[in-house]
This record gives sequence, structure tokens and C-alpha cells, in this order.
Amino acid sequence: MTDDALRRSAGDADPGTAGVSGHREVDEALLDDPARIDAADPGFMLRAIASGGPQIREAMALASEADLASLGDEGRPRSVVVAGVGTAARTGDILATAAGPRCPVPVVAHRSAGIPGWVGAADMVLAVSASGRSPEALAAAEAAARRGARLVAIGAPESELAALAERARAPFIPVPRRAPARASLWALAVPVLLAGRALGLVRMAEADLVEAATRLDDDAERCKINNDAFTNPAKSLALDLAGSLPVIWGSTPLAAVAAGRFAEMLAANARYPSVSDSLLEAGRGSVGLLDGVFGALAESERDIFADEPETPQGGRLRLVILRDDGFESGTPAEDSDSDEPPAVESRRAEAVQQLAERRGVRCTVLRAEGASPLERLASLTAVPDFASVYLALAHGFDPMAVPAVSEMKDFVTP
Ligand SMILES: O=P(O)(O)OC[C@H]1O[C@H](O)[C@H](O)[C@@H](O)[C@@H]1O
Repeated sequence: MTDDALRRSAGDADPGTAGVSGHREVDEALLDDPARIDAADPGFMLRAIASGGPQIREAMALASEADLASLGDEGRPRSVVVAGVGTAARTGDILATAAGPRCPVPVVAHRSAGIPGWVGAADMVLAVSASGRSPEALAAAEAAARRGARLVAIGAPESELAALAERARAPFIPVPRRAPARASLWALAVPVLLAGRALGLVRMAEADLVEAATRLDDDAERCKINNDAFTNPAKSLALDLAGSLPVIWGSTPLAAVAAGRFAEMLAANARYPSVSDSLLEAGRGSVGLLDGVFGALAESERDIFADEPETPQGGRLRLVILRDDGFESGTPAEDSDSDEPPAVESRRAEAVQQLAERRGVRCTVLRAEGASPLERLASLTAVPDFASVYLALAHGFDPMAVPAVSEMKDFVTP
């Protein structure tokens, strides 16, 4: 489409605003007023995000009805490809991390249409789509069936994906529709993890799932709208980030998955740009951001005698470190999601905190809690999920409606 055509099809939206509402300054007072929060969230995104615990329990029941356990009967596949986009693709990262570095077969999160060229009859494809109609997941399921690969489909009941699975005689795990897809992370991730467990790639007890669900319930309770910013960790994280350029680094592979999820939620809900990575990668490159225009230089120009900066944090980094130091700092080696000793990862997290401190770059640290990797992942996603929504609301954005995403779909759908 040419620029002119793009402009024409944008209708009569004002240039520069495209009918988008919201305000650049955060409305801090809104976060202390439950009635205003409610009114600012007409699509009930907070409620949707709070359903993580129930999603896990429901997914466990639905997966047991679908008899996923029998997947292991045909033996271990040569590889597992998790195909989908957006939140569906994130479940592939979760499976790969849960399977860990000692996993005997490759686990690949495939984020484009179809499946890799090397996939054949010896491989297994998990096609994941919350709506059950994303072209990428449908193309993956179709290609898997055509090439004779083993297929499991996970998505909305009575969807195109469900029909495709039925035609291919492949197991289908229904995921009750809960728009938007990003509010369905746990409903999608649990069947993927249970498939991995049935194939012998993931060690995960029922109790781990139950405890992760309880953790999400507890965090939803701490993050509920009636708790003010002093007691609500999500509101206080949202205020930490307000007006900043967030840089989110995860101390371990598991924490890096949570970092990626946070960046995705900040973009979709709060419409904030951010950088996210594992600290291992960041330490070799993007840690340099701390020295840059938005890092040390922005901080050295700050007037430390001013009562209130005119634009708080404008154009300045805010570091968020997601730390997973393992269960009581002593994760048994066989449970570790990383190839590195936990001490090395902890040292890296301490180091980057010191680097930030020396440069005056503000830093928020979130620590994983819980015994199992799944529970610790849940503990690193719940508060950030809520924070992204509170930040959206404080800027006057409806976190449910993202005009740019809808317009993109309209432009590219033939
Ligand atoms: O899970 P699906 O229904 O296939 O949707 C996949 C993705 O589609 C769109 O890109 C949405 O903006 C994403 O939030 C969603 O995760």
C-alpha cells in the first residue's frame, strides 16, 4: 500500500492522533480511586488478568479430559515445535525453559506461519492459538498434518483450529475463549506444558500446577484495585515506570521469559516501548544503555535540587531486574533452567544493580518466589501484568482496545 493509500484508508482521523485517546502525563490520583479505575477499564482487563489461577485449574481439568497423558505412548519425538504468534508463541518459550538445558530433544518456539522445513514424521507440532484462527497457527497445523508430523492443537473450542485438528485426527485441547489472547497466557501455557510432561520432557508435579495457581491468586489479591500504591506492588511498579524508558532484564532463562512477557504487556496495554533480554545477553551488549543518552547522561543532567522535575523521568531509563535465585537460593542442579551455576547468575544481577546505582539510573528488583520453576515464573509475571494495566489506565488508555493492532490487521487482511 502506498503512503497515500494508507493515509486515505486511515479515514478522517486527525493526523498525528489517528483517533487515539489518552494523555502523556500519568494521572497518579486515578490509581488511588477504585471507582475511577473501574470506569477507566470498561473491558475489564484487570479482571481478565486476575484469572490466572482459575485458568490453570480449568486447563488442568480440560487437559485431563483430552487424555494428553497418552501422547507418550508413541514414544519421544525427534523435536517439539510450538507454533503460533504473540502470547501463543510465548508458551513455546515457557516449554523450552521448563524443559531446561538437559532436555533430550530440541524444543523450538516457531513464531511465523507454517513450520520449519526440516519438520517431518518424526517430529511433533503443538499448534497454539487462543482464537483458534490465527493464520500462522492454522498454517502450522495444516503443514504438520500434510507432512505426517504428530500434531496437537490447542485453542478456542469450535474454531477453525479445532476443525483442522478433527480432520487430521489430532488431539485438540479446548481453551475457553477469553479475549484478548494476552489475558489467556496460563490457559494456553498449561496444556503445552502438560503435553511436554506427557512426552517426558518436563518434570512437573500436579502440586506444582496447584501451587502456581495459588501464587497467581495471592498476587491477584495483592494487586487488586482497592489496595493503594503503598500496599499494591503493581501500582507501585506502574508508578516506578511512569514516563520512563523501561529496560527489563531477567537474571535466568526463566526470568528472561518473564521479562519478554512484561515488555509485550507494556507495549500492548500501556503502549510503552521497552527493552527486554536475559542478563547474560544484556551483559555483553545492551548493558551499555546504562552509559547512554537515556542512562548516565540523562541522570547527570538532572537537577538534584529541584523539588519536582518538570516531566518526571522523561527520556530516562528505568531498570527492572527480574531475579530468580532459585528455591531458597539452592535450586538443585537437576531443577535448574539454566546451564550456569545459580551463583554466577546472582553475581550478574548484583553487578548490574551496582552499575545502575553508580550511574544514578533507578532500578526496581522483583524476586521470584516459590518452590517449582512454574510457580517462580508465575510470581515474576503476575505483578508486571497488573502493572502494565495500571500504567495504561493512569495514561487514560483502554488496555483492551489497541487501535494500532486492529488497524494493522485491517491493512494486511486481504
Ligand atoms: O492466539 P491467537 O488467537 O492466534 O492470537 C495470536 C496473536 O494475535 C494478535 O497478534 C494479537 O494482537 C496477539 O495478542 C495474539 O497473541
